Amino acid sequence: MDSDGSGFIELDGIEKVFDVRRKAGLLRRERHQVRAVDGISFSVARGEMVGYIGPNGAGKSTTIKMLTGILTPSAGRLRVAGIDPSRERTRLARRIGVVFGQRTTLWWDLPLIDSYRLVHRMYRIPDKRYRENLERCVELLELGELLDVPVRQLSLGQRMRGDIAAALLHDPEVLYLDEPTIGLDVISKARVREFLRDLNAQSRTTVLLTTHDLTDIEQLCARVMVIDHGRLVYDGALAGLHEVGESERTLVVDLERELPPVELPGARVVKVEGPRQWLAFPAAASAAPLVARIAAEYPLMDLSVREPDIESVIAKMLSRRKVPDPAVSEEVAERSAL
Ligand SMILES: Nc1ncnc2c1ncn2[C@@H]1O[C@H](COP(=O)(O)OP(=O)(O)OP(=O)(O)O)[C@@H](O)[C@H]1O
Repeated sequence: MDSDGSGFIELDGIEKVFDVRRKAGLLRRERHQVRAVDGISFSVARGEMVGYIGPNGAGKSTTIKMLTGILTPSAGRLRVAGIDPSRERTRLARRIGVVFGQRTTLWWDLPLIDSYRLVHRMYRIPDKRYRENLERCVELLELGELLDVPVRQLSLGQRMRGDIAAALLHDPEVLYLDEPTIGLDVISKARVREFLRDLNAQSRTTVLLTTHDLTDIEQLCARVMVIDHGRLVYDGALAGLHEVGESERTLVVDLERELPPVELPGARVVKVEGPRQWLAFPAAASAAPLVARIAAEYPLMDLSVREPDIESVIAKMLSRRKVPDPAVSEEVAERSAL
């Protein structure tokens, strides 16, 4: 809860309807409405780090655009840090930061440092604060050698780190991240996640994260909200999402030689190829006991754990929700009522 007792980000019955014109013949166009967000209510406390996920076209970007004030809701009440975003967009801009993985907010032809100087002036950041924040970002995001490089010459991972720094120079209290690890290699992803984790822990920055990468959620967000067809269909822990969807992780086991399918309680062999076997087990369960038993009972060479992808977890959850799950509905209702 925020100092006034409400959430830091508050949505109450938010809707967004787009009027679109569609071709209906050679010259005729029909008016048609798209209900992109259909009555969403949730509350995020200051300092929370929340995953906001859903299938393509679910309404995630539309929600984020309303939270930043770019779009005005068609109905409902929305507050970020006590501010109505669409009415006071400029005032809110000083308190939020936005990073889009697919686009850059940096000036393409300028050296990285020049973008930061422009941000310094645009946001009228006091000089001392700007210098301190820049120094901290340069150190933690390892940008030192990149400051004089034109943005167009940066790799995707370097540019992403550059973008994150640009979004943080004015000390935002809320950070919206849209696919911050998309297209990055394993090391760059790990670096970005570590930075975000530290930022959230140390500065209590509230983070809303949209991603298609389940590992982002797993490593960063204690809470995840799932949106589908403009409605909030799940709000809770990632483990709960796995349970609702009965999703599975896969243990890929390399044995010393070809053997009959491994027999272990809590796991089932789904594929065998020579000495390699694939064992599925509930995603909400720990892999540790399985790993220990395989290592003790089988001639083991190597193993790895594969996470299910976010789309399949959501798809499974949605297919199981055709008959509404009272536990989920209750949880969503409880969260919304907070
Ligand atoms: N400006 C607009 N005019 C008309 N329809 C729109 C507009 N913006 C979004 N939509 C529609 O609203 C729905 C939700 O779109 P939105 O971009 O919010 O989804 P998303 O969850 O962010 O999807 P993705 O994961 O693909 O980015 C879609 O049907 C989309 O076509």
